[in-house]
This record gives sequence, structure tokens and C-alpha cells, in this order.
Amino acid sequence: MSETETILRIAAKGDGVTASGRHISGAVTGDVVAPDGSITLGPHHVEPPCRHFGKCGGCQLQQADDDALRRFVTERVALSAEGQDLEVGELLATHLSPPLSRRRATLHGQRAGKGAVLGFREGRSNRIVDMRECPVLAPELFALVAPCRNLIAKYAGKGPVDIALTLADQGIDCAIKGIETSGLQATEEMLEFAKANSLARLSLDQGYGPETVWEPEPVTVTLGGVAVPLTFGAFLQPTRDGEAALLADARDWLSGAQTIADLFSGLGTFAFALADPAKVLAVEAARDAHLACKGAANARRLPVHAMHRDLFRNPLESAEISRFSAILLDPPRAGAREQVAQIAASEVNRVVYVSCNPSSWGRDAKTLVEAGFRIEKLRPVGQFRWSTHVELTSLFTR
Ligand SMILES: C[S@@+](CC[C@H](N)C(=O)[O-])C[C@H]1O[C@@H](n2cnc3c(N)ncnc32)[C@H](O)[C@@H]1O
Repeated sequence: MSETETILRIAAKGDGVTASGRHISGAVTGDVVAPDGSITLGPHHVEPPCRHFGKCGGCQLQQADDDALRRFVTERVALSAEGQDLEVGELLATHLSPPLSRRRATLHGQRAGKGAVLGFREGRSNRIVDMRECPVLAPELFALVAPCRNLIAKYAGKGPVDIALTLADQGIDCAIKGIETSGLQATEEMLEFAKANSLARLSLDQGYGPETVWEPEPVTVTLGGVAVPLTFGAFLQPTRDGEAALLADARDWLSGAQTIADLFSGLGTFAFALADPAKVLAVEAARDAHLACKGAANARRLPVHAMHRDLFRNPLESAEISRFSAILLDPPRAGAREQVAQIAASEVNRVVYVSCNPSSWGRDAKTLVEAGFRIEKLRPVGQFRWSTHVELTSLFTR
């Protein structure tokens, strides 16, 4: 590099990028890079709030202030549309989840000497960062880290331990994989652990799937005002405020639609929020989540019809799609190539696409636009604060 350059934006993987296209690790928008590579920190470069930053793979962007972070999320989404030559009617204000708001996380643990380590993994490595603080997790979840570490030190073998923590209606659902217990005393100590930490549920997976050790009342998560059983491994939006932002757009953009197909519906996050007056078909491939959605809808006599179906192999066909007033889809990171092709070929003219991957969304959006849709509204969403993981909501009409 022969001249001094300013960082203009943060790229998808978190590097700062200059006008000449140089990628500078750790730099943020507004930093200045000298010809010798030294960086003068700009007005958006802040002290990372966590001592583990730089090592822990959970966060990549704690050195960016809120303005730079918001801009990163916004540009990441806008560039996905631009990259496909797609016009966007209205780019809406970006939603960024606040610190300490993550309501679910899977931590990794292992015995170490006489103790144990527990936390997220280092970036691009299997090594575990022993978590002593976390500005991302909800405080209720972080409060369990030290007790879980002690549990691993006492009961884990040499192998890895995974601990999935989720904030449910009744408190924390704690699912542990990789700890082997046998005998009455060990069982009693597990119960003591659950009670002492006021867990809503404790389950152990000792190689045969999760077994519930403690669940004084059935664990649920309230979605759209409906308490839905929280099944093992079911998807949940990572933050409550993020979920509320996604729902607000979906409600607004689908108002007046009498029949809605909610594709990749999980436990029913969108289906329950949209049902009544609308009739909703909720389609999901994970059997447990599908059954939980179906049971909750039936118990409340809500107009949600749950369907168990693999939408990659067996997408709703265009003729089926055409029977709905509107479609909502929220696929996994791979996107929904096969399903979107059927939507494109249908007669439906309103689609809300919620995505956790701007790249696959861009590809699918192009298919819709080529079929006569326009992107009326697009909202960038950053639920995984300080990470490079970005989400969005979008409204397509034709
Ligand atoms: C991003 S989550 C969204 C879930 C739900 N809309 C929510 O907000 O809670 C994607 C969902 O798609 C489901 N899924 C993954 N592959 C699928 C497939 N091939 N067919 C149908 N559903 C699938 C997952 O089980 C998961 O529930």
C-alpha cells in the first residue's frame, strides 16, 4: 500500500475495507491505515467490553461502536440485494439487539486438570475459551456458567461436554450432553443441582438422546401469546426483542391476509402471532417442533393447521401456494431454493421472507424478482450482536 487510506466499511467476515479494497483485520469504519500498515483509531473504534474478545469465537466486532455496528448490519443486507442487481423500495431502520439479551446458547466444556473449562470455542478452533464474563448472554444464563463448570469438573470424563441453555417461560432449560452419571448418589446430586439453580428443566444426553432428569412443570415458551412446549433442540429466535421486531414486520406486512402459509415454521413463532383472524398453515420438517405446534394450536382451538413436511425435498407446489393470500418463509441458512421456485411459479402476490443469511436470501430474492415481484421493504436485523451473523425481514409484492 503506497498511501494512507480510511476504512470505508466492514466486510462480511469482519475485516475493515479501504477504498482500494484492502482488508484490514480488526479495523472499523473511520479508522485510518498508514502505508506501513499501522492504524490510527477513528471515532467509531471503541474498547471491546469483554476480556475474552479477540480469542472467543462468539464475537467479531466488539471494537465497533453502535453506529459502526448498525452500519455493518445495514450494508451487509443492502449489498446482498445490490450484488444481485436488485432494487429495494424502502430500506428500513436496522434493528440491533442490545447487550445481555441472548436467550439461548450452546456452550462447550471439558475437564481441565482438577477443574474444568466452559464457554464458546475460539474462532476457527476447537479450543474452548473459559468464560468469566459475557456481554452477550442474558444474565440469567451467565449465572449458570460457574455451576455448570463445577458439574463438569465433578462428572465429565475426558471427552467434550455441550451445554445448551435456553430461557423458557418457567426459567432455564439446561440440556447437557457428554456427562455420564450412574448410581443413586449421582442422580440425587443432579436433582440437587437442578433445584439449587432453580432450573425449569435439566436433561442429560448420555449417548441415547436427551433424558429429562428434572422438570417440575412442563417447560414452554410463549409465542404470539400461546404457551408452546419447548421441545429439545427446537429453534427459537435468539433474542426476545429481535423476535418482536420480526413479528412486528410480519404482522404489519401481512395484515388483511386471510390465509397464510408459514413455511419453515418451527414451534410456531410466526404462526401463532398471525393466527386469528388469519388462518395459518404451519409447515415444518422437525417432527418434535411440528407436534408441539400442532398440540398447542389444537389445545387453544386456534386456526393454525400444522403440517409435517420436508420443504427441501417436497416443497409446497405452485398450485398449493396459489390457494393462500400470502406466504411467510423463514428458512435455515441454506435458504429455500426449491420452495422459492414454486412460489415464483404460483399466483400468490405477497411474500414475507425472513432470513438468517443475506447471501442465500439474495439468490432466492432474484428468483422472485425474475418472476415479477419487487422488493417493497427490507429491514436489516442484528440479533447476534457483535458477531458477523446478520438477519433480515423483507416484503415482496407483485
Ligand atoms: C430459522 S428457523 C425458523 C423457525 C421459526 N420460523 C421461528 O421463527 O421460530 C428454520 C426452521 O426450518 C426448519 N427446517 C429446516 N430444514 C427444513 C426443511 N427441509 N423443511 C422444512 N423445515 C425445515 C428447522 O427445523 C427450523 O425450525
